[in-house]
Amino acid sequence: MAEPTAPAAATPAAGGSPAGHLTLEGLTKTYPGQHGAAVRGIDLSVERGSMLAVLGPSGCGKSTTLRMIAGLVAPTAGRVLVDGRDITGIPVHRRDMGMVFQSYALFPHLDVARNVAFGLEMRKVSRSERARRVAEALDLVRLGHLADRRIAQLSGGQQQRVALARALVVRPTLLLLDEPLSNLDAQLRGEMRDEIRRIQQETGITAVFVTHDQHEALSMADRVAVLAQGRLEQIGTPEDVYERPAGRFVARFVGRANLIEGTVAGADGPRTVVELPGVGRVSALGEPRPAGARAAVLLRPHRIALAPATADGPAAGVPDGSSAAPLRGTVLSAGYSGESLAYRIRVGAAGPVLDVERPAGPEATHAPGTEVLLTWDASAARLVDAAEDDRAGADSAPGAADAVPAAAAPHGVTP
Ligand SMILES: Nc1ncnc2c1ncn2[C@@H]1O[C@H](COP(=O)(O)OP(=O)(O)OP(=O)(O)O)[C@@H](O)[C@H]1O
Repeated sequence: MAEPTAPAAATPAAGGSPAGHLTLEGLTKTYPGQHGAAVRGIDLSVERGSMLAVLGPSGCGKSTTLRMIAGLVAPTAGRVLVDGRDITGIPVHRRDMGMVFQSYALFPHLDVARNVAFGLEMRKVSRSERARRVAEALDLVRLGHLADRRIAQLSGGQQQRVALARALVVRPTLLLLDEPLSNLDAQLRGEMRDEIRRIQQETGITAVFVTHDQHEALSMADRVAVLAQGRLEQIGTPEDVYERPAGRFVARFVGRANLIEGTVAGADGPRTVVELPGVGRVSALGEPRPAGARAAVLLRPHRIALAPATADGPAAGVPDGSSAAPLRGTVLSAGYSGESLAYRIRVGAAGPVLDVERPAGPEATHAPGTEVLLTWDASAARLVDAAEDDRAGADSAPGAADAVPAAAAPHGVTP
């Protein structure tokens, strides 16, 4: 399929905006009769030809944001700009945005080709041009051989491809996808994830897709915008939001996390030393905080290495490259999932319980009740806000493993 071209409705005024292809400024929506805003002052921009994932838990305002971009929902405040041009007041049918919904919204009584041709018929594109563009779009989604099939005779993944072809055939300025993979089974989801990414890159179209699945967001997008309760918590590359989360909510929503609460004890060069009850002193990377401030240390479960503990010392078997002195812990449980082993480990006698994930196979496994040594690389410990600053709330974050500190038994982790 040819490169999508910018149609008249969204042609840049003079060279476009350096800020991005799509820009949202203070975008806000309060639904009539609702208490509080569904979307609260979102500012972000999406580079031309890139893919943005809008990620967040159910009800955080993802679909509302997408619908405001599409023109299906009118913002209460704020603006939507395409190439620097304010399109907030432009009706949906003049925005030239291709949309793929969770439900696909296909016409079941029409065949594949007629479904894809629909937008072109509405735009009064000539019959020969229609046929050419439909064939092109079906080739792009690798469905050329099924042009005559009826929708009801297609699998979920094939229907998804038809919906994509239908959105792309009109050569939209932007492609908007609302939970496009949620109706597919796990294997198809993986395949379609790769397909959508391939198609987006091949066409060079600017795309925004909404998902509550962090794997989808991290694996498909160039940048990820994490929303919580209508607010933009963080926007950055997948690596930014995973490795350098802006706060507790992002840390817990984007992947699994141990968050250990403590008090800042001082600085150690660029690192901050935090006193963690039941653990000891741990140094972590992140925005410095003053001594005495409450803070939490984030440790991803797969960044913690394990070794068997010897009777009288931590020396044996500790992996190289770890910065902190090892912590002693006791395995509470070990769950096998084929690819990995998920451990719950209590630090010390009464310290926090940490989630640890190790690849299954190459390493010795540690049975419940055994003593282990825990270490991590210097870059693995990140400083984030303490719990009281958690605006977004903890309950909605899946994979959250709050490491509840216990009162006693400090362990000698030196900064
Ligand atoms: N048409 C509407 N009228 C009133 N309230 C609405 C409407 N649509 C959404 N809301 C509310 O706005 C908030 C955000 O909804 P939205 O659908 O944008 O969230 P979401 O993140 O897409 O959720 P999900 O992942 O469950 O689809 C929710 O509290 C929802 O109940």
